[in-house]
Amino acid sequence: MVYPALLPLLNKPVAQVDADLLAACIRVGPVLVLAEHSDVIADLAPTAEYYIDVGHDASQAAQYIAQGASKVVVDSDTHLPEGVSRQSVILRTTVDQAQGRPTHHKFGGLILTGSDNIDAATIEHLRDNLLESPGLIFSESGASTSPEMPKVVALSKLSKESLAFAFTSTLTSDRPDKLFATVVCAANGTSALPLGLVYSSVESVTESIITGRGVYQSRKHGLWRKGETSGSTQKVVRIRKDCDNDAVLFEVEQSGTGFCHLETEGCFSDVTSTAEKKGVAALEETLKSRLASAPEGSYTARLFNDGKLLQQKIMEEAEELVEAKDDDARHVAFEAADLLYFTMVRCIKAGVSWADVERSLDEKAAKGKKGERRQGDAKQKWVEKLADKQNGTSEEKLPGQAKESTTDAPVPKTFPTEPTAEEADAPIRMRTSSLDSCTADEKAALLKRPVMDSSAMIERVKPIVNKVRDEGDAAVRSFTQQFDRLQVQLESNIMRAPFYTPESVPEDVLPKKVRDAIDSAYANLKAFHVGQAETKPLVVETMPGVVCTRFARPIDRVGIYVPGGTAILPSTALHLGVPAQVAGCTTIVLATPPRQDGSISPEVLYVAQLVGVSCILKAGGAQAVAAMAYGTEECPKVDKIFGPGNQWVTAAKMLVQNDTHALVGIDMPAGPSEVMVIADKTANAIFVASDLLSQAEHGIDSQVVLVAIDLDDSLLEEIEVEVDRQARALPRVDIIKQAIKKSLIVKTKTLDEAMVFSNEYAPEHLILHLEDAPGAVKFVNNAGSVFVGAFSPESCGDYASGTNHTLPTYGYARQFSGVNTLSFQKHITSQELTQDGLRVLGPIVVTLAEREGLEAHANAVRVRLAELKQ
Ligand SMILES: NC(=O)c1ccc[n+]([C@@H]2O[C@H](COP(=O)([O-])OP(=O)(O)OC[C@H]3O[C@@H](n4cnc5c(N)ncnc54)[C@H](O)[C@@H]3O)[C@@H](O)[C@H]2O)c1
Ligand SMILES: N[C@H](CO)Cc1c[nH]c[nH+]1
Ligand SMILES: [Zn+2]
Repeated sequence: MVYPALLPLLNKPVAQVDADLLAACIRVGPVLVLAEHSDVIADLAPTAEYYIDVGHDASQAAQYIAQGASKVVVDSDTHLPEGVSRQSVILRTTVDQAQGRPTHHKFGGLILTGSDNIDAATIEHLRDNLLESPGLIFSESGASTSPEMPKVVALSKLSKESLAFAFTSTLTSDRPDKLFATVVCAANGTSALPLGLVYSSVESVTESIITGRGVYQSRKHGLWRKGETSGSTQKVVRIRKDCDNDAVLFEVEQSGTGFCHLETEGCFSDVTSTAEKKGVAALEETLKSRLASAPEGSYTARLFNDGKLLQQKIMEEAEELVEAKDDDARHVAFEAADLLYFTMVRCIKAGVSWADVERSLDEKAAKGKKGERRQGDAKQKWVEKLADKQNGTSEEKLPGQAKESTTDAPVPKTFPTEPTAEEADAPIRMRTSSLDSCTADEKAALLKRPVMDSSAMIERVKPIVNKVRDEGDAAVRSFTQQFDRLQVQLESNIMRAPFYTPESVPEDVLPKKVRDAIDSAYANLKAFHVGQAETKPLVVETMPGVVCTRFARPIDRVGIYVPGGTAILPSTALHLGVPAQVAGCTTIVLATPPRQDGSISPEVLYVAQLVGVSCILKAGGAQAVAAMAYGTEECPKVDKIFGPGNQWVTAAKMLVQNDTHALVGIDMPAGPSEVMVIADKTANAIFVASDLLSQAEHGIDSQVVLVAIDLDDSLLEEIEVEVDRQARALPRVDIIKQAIKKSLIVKTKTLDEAMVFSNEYAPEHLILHLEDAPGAVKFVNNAGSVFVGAFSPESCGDYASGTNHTLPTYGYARQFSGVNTLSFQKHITSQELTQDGLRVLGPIVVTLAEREGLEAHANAVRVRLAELKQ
């Protein structure tokens, strides 16, 4: 075992301490600080190792350990400190007392007092029986003459020279030149590798201890004071001996061009050059150079300059790491890397190196080993925050809630940055998985959507819905004010037709080109939805004289929700308004969040006019859904609510649907947009990428999936490069980055496999980029809408081809259809029996009613049959 040669004792008030001497002591090992002078601790370097001598009063011991003392010295007649492990206690005792102690209580060290002359066998005995390993036995001055035992020596009795002598006198060398191999490491460096290997002599080590500067022994040129000629000096943080005292380790803070004579950081720089560095070391190097001088447009530079953005990103990434699912290891790594990047930026900005972070980690680990770390429970604030989040009661605003008063879809300002690692130009990439190497659990994870727990969301919207139900228009108005950040007071929540006249909406606000496009889309949608309408009743004579009929009737009053949070979607007004109009609904309420000036976009007004909307409810979110479900003084109650929306809208629809007082139906729980593209090797990479991005731009919760059938690496790479290239050119790139982060590439071997996966996923939109796309349609069982072949982009369906774009998401395409004309109607059946019909069917009904014990049912037939017999 290697002992420090002595343990310097700081037993003087700080003012009387020779600061240089104390620094030298700390360079070579721990110092012992009397508790009454513990104020010195605050001035010690963070790297300093020290013990605190608490003597008879162990009450503060745990606190000293928590503050960073590595051990406490306690007198043997004192109660052992609570909350401190034995490993961290050094017992001050006489040899006799020590020998009388129970041997199952071991300590981290002993200080033997008294004047006993202690022999080697006694030391061995005490070490075996009373010390944890590794544990030290010190002698208080005079207690031992054993050269092996380090002595406690008052600092006032020490000089730097005597300290250096104590340290070097135990060094040995079996080399003819009596030098010691010396490993030099950077205390603040970027590489885990040493800076170099050199030699030391007793003289050079002595000088280093005394001066605190790196001094070594050159085998050719004698004493080598590092930096004397080059200027690249070293500050020595720590000097230690190896396990058998014949080699030395220097931890230094290197200045200037580096340690190596070739002016590189270290002598192993070929292996540690930035180009070769990976992971944290490479990141630290890059960030340091960005701090020094960043290229134009550097995202890191933006972070250095915008403290708020950096704070937001750290919190955002921490949350995303928390939310990453345990069963998705790659996602966890992905989020951890993001958090690490922003953490590093935070450190470098504050002048903290990764080595400082590691040092702090080590200190914590040392405490952890000794059982002195805090319990680790989270602060109450975070306990509550997480509980709120899980219960869905947090007050957080959803991203992108703010909306400008403009017809251009505004890019939300609340999630302005890139998804992944270090720079804004980090590739915008989806995660890739191979279906044939996936476990069942991994495959199940691929099928999941990045969505929030709906029951939590329902709890969250309840207070909004209930307030609107109870307080009506006033509540609607105040929620609109709050959530849509209106800059004006709304006089009324409702607008009535006419919504559009050439006078009310001038040409420069809604150009003819846009109106013509809306007109064309309207015509196509109308044609397709008229085609779906049932014009004739269904009539079937099931038995002679028994005629059954089914006929459709419009749902009288309908509400159509047109989202308006991150983008204003007049197309949705069209896609919901047309079938409502074709179905013949008499009251159509269109709800949409107003712009900040309280107005409704001219495109939506134009569509509302075209499809015959009765009134526009200027409200969005849960409050709009509640107003339509229950009705308010201004807003008519409706019988069914249609339309997509964010999680607030979807949850509110689910809630009101289950309230029998509302007596309202909903179309489906339509949520964040999604698309699956199935591509084979005939696919055009540019087309595929553009289709994926067209849905990724909808919202940060959107998910896009590419199923790649046996694509060679080069085509797959081409698609990925295209996604990245095209995304960067798009105005909503920040949203896309978030969505792409949650998106997937799934590799399959065959079309069969791809179709099975697609049917299990049940995408809202399915685009087939296949050699025989029409031939694959017969394999589609679950999907909202299918886009067949390279020239059928989903955008056509989203806007103007004629099919409806309000489609089931989340996998609900397994059981729901997209919105269609029949969604706005209900079916009524009827039957008409002739006398002959009843003669045949009547006895059958009587028999079945009797079997069910429902005599009144049987009677209703019997009385008629009796009449017919007369
Ligand atoms: N499946 C489809 O057919 C389809 C079609 C178009 C759009 N979409 C989806 O619809 C969604 C539209 O979402 P959006 O946000 O842009 O518009 P939105 O109109 O659905 O939601 C905006 C409203 O949400 C409410 N809200 C927002 N934050 C809130 C908070 N913190 N507390 C209470 N209420 C809050 C506000 O009332 C606001 O008016 C997107 O996810 C998009 O992908 C789906
Ligand atoms: N793709 C959306 C449905 O998921 C609809 C839409 C509206 N505007 C553009 N796209
Ligand atoms: Zn779309």
